[in-house]
Formats: sequence, structure tokens, C-alpha cells
Amino acid sequence: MSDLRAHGVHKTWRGGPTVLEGASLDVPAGTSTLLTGRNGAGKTTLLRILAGLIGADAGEVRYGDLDPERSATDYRRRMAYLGVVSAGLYPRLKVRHHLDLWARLAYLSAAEQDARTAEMVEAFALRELLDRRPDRMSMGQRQRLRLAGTFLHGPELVLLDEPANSLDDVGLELLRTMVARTRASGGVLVWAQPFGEGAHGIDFDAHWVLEGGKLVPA
Ligand SMILES: Nc1ncnc2c1ncn2[C@@H]1O[C@H](COP(=O)(O)OP(=O)(O)OP(=O)(O)O)[C@@H](O)[C@H]1O
Repeated sequence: MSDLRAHGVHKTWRGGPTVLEGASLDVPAGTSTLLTGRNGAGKTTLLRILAGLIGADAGEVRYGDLDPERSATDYRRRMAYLGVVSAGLYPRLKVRHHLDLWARLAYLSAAEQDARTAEMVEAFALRELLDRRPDRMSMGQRQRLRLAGTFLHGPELVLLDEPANSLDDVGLELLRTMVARTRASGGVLVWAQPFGEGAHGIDFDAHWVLEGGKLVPA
């Protein structure tokens, strides 16, 4: 297992604002970090750079030795990113078929697929929903499915943008358990949310605030 490191990350959106001006972050293996900031501070931008989904203008991101841009395939195999927009679900595809599809996209073997799917069904209480379609599910139920998809391939590096959105206290408890499991297995977890929302009862190892394009300890 590895540490996640970002050093001196800069990002200006083309025709838009300069969002990051030397953001640096170090998340040791086996720890979870809370990242907060005002609306528009750049949390999503930073998380997407950490995930390798967009490039930085300058600076460095590494998970162990892996560079998200140069080792994209390896990086994505080990990483999971949950975006804040409620996308990624097919309205008419049953829950069980989402899980099958994601398992295949992650190249899980048949045995792994069965084991991991069963684990996620359990972890996010999806048993009753297996034959339901997202267009007939509540927001919180859909969020549990998105979370199951996030953790399905057993990622070591987990980047979550406002993951508690729409979750009730039961859903939140399920998510807390997965955060704890990721830490316990030596993974790295970053959880981003707007400033002022509280820590959702999670005992994060570190809390950073994104302010003026830089990360400062809370
Ligand atoms: N694709 C884009 N093109 C241009 N500007 C963008 C783009 N995405 C984000 N921005 C701008 O970058 C800034 C930071 O946005 P970002 O979504 O990273 O903030 P955030 O901290 O996640 O905000 P929130 O708490 O509201 O989710 C905002 O001013 C936003 O308008």
C-alpha cells in the first residue's frame, strides 16, 4: 500500500478562474482525510486532478510511484473516484446488472466478481433492490448503488466528492464502515465536502481546508 502525495498543484480553467495555486497534500497509507472549503474553492477540481481525470497546469501527483497521467491504467485499477454529480447510472438497468457491468469493466474474474458483488450488496444494503431500476429508486438508494460501484473493485485509493449526499443515517453508517475498512486495509481515502457540513461522525486522521488555491490544515 502507498501514500498519496500532491505537490504544488496549479490549475486555471481555460477562460475561467485560477482555482489551485500551489496546493500540496500528503495522505499516508491507512489514513483518511477530510477536505473542505467554501463553494467554488476548488475541491472538485483538486479531487479530479488527484483521480487523474483532468491534468494540472503544474505540480505533481503520485500514489506511491504511480503518476496518474503516465501510468493511467495501473492508477485507475487501484483508484476509485465518486463524483458529486448524480451521474453514472443507467436509468433502466437493474441494480444487479449495474454490478455485473462494473465488475466486467474492472476485469474482475468470475470468482472475484461473485465475491465482490456479494460484499457490496451486503455493505450497501442492496439486496432488496437488486431487481430495481434507478429510475424507480430514491436519491439515497441511488447513492448507495453509486457507492457500491465505487468500492466494487476493491480500490486502495478512494476519492469521494460529497459522498454522504442524500444518505439517511443508515446509509451513512454503511459508508462509515467502508471508510473504516479502507483505512484498516492500508488504503488511502479523501472525502471532500463544503465547509460547515460537519464530519458526519467520522474520525478523520486529517482535515485540510482549501483556501485561496492552497491547502491549509484545519
Ligand atoms: N469545467 C470548468 N470550466 C471552467 N470553470 C470551472 C470548471 N469547473 C469548475 N470551474 C470553476 O472552478 C471553480 C472551482 O470549482 P469546483 O467545482 O472545483 O469547486 P468546489 O470547491 O468543488 O465547489 P462546491 O463546494 O460548490 O462543490 C469555480 O469557480 C468553478 O466555476
